[in-house]
Amino acid sequence: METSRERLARQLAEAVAEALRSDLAVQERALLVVSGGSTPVPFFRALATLDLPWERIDVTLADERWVAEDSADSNARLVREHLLTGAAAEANFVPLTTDDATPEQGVDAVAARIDRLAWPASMVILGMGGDGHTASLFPDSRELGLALSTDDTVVAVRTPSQPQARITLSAGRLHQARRHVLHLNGEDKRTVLATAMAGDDVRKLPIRAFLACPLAIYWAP
Ligand SMILES: O=C1O[C@H](COP(=O)(O)O)[C@@H](O)[C@H](O)[C@H]1O
Repeated sequence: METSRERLARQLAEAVAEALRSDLAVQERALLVVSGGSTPVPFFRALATLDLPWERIDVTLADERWVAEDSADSNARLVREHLLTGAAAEANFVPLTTDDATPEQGVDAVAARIDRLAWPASMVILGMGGDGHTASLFPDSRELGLALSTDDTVVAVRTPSQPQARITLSAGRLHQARRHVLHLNGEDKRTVLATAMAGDDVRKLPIRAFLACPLAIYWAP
């Protein structure tokens, strides 16, 4: 039997497919920005089964750990394994890492590659951590202020609470979408989201930077 999380993932996949079809009726290419972590896996699997002109769709990530693509921590690996399968393998996936040793060294090349995509994105799908971070906008990141305010496309991020350096699309770039979704599971995250909605300090709970997008919330217990 389908679980509530699987049902939510399927409903989100259908909404994403509808948005992509709608945009592709009036433009040649469409861009989908997805998040990593554990939450999106059933969504990726559901979306991959849907009938779409995948060869006209670009997919990139909201953020990435600065690790090799074969690392278990790689969001790109997650996308390749669970979304870019079957007909969906025809999509053009644009990763957020380079062969450079650090994200600071690779940031300009990644920005150039992301800037070439079909902005505004059809949809940005955000996740959220228990600390209220979204993408790699972490409350304890020393680059949080920059990532929230810059006109740059991507930002290299160092975060004491995280083992790896990261790269993230800036809040400004993530705002450039026709539709925004927050996909999350569990009571703990619902409580964090309720706290975020009740206040306004973005530095404490960075998800607050997107609450007024408007943001469609897909939540399951
Ligand atoms: O570090 C990350 O975490 C968040 C949430 O991940 P989850 O495992 O709790 O679903 C994710 O949105 C972000 O892209 C990822 O890099």
